[in-house]
Amino acid sequence: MIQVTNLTKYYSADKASLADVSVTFQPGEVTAIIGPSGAGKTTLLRSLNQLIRDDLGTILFNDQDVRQLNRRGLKQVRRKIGMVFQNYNLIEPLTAIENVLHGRLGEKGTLAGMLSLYSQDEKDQALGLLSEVGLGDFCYQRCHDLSGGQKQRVGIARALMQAPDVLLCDEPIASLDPKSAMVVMDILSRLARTKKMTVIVNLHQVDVARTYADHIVGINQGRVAFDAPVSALDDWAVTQIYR
Ligand SMILES: Nc1ncnc2c1ncn2[C@@H]1O[C@H](COP(=O)(O)OP(=O)(O)OP(=O)(O)O)[C@@H](O)[C@H]1O
Repeated sequence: MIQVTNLTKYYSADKASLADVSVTFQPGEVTAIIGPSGAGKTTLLRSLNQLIRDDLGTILFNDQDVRQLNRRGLKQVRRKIGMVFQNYNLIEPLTAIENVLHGRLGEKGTLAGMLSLYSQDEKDQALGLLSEVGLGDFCYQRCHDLSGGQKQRVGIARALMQAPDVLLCDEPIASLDPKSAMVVMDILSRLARTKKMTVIVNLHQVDVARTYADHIVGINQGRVAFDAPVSALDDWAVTQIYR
């Protein structure tokens, strides 16, 4: 669970990009963060693992306020919070399995990391994760030869390699065709249900949020405009979020 209280972020003194945001993200659920462009969705998502810092408020994760952690504490917390990016952030000339193994880099010593030394167990785990996201036949394919949807699934497998409790997904389907987007959202929803992960997804498509999310957080001009189970997201609520 991640419990955010009064999170406020100023990029410039005259405008809060997040203003007093209080919201709780539960394990076993997909939470979709929706709202107009510039509302503060990415700022909220990236504050959770402190990729965006200098904010105010508290972000409780495993009974610790991640905002108060020193470098070492933050590194440990980030191992438990995986990220999935809109543009995949893969090393395209490398194979799918090499990219997935990179998810382990944070746990390695500098030398083992530099030499990309991985144990047989780690390789088996990476192969298992690629099968889990439906890419069992593509493990040794270079990523620049994969489709967008396949690349995003490699990105998810890489995030899973660090055995996270939380997955932060920053517009994971924005670059995908509708069919690939559904495959990716199905995987994210399955991970929340079967692994009891806390899955948080920034989305632009309300219909996708309605189909796949359990919980919706609507942000408008840095403020929470909606925070409820998906069943409460009626047309009026959508109008309020996007007004
Ligand atoms: N590095 C930055 N420096 C200054 N202002 C920023 C910075 N990043 C974001 N902002 C501003 O903060 C506000 C929230 O931006 P953010 O990217 O979080 O919105 P968003 O809802 O994710 O938008 P989008 O849906 O377009 O990605 C916007 O007004 C944006 O211009």
